[in-house]
Amino acid sequence: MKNYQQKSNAFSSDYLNKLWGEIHACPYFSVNNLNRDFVGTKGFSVVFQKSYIAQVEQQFPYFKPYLDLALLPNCNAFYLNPLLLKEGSRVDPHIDRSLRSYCKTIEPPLVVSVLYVRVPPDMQGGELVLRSHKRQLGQIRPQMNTLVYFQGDLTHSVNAVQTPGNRLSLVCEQYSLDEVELAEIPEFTIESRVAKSTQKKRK
Ligand SMILES: O=C(O)CCC(=O)C(=O)O
Ligand SMILES: [Fe+2]
Repeated sequence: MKNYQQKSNAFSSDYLNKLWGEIHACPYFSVNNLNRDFVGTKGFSVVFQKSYIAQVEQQFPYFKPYLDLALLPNCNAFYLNPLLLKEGSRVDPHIDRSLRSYCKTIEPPLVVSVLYVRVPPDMQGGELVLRSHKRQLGQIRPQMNTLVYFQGDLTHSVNAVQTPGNRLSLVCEQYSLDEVELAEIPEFTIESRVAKSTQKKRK
């Protein structure tokens, strides 16, 4: 893929509303456990291998339309995370490599897909900035219902949101791993600040 591409009107507005509601209702949705680059954000993460996608869709049926559309057929491991930014939230420059906690030698994802589920009207700030080395390749102003794909090895950041309201994206790091690397990745697991023991009690 050449740096990045965008697909507007990716889903129905009913589906975007459903995603918004289900993500907020999900007991795993909490202050982010992603690294320090994520300032003032909320979310949770679903890690899975391609062959376990049926289990993911069973536990999170509302992710299925997104997965059907956004996942690349040549990828075999995924890190899916809903990400909520509010006024003052930002994401500092980073390269997505969230599976590194499971396999130290892992290369960046092939592609990262981002669906903008909700964006404050007339949002100031909140742009996704893409860079390769020091060169800026693009600055994307999130549009609700746009699905962005970018090359997984790009350094990127999200400018601080300067408008009240919610900027909710659904991000998926998509990896094409060799067998040795894939064996290190969980088949299907959830990463959340909300302890799993608490989860079980709540159910
Ligand atoms: O929401 C976005 O525009 C991108 C977020 C991001 O970089 C990430 O979740 O790793
Ligand atoms: Fe990222």
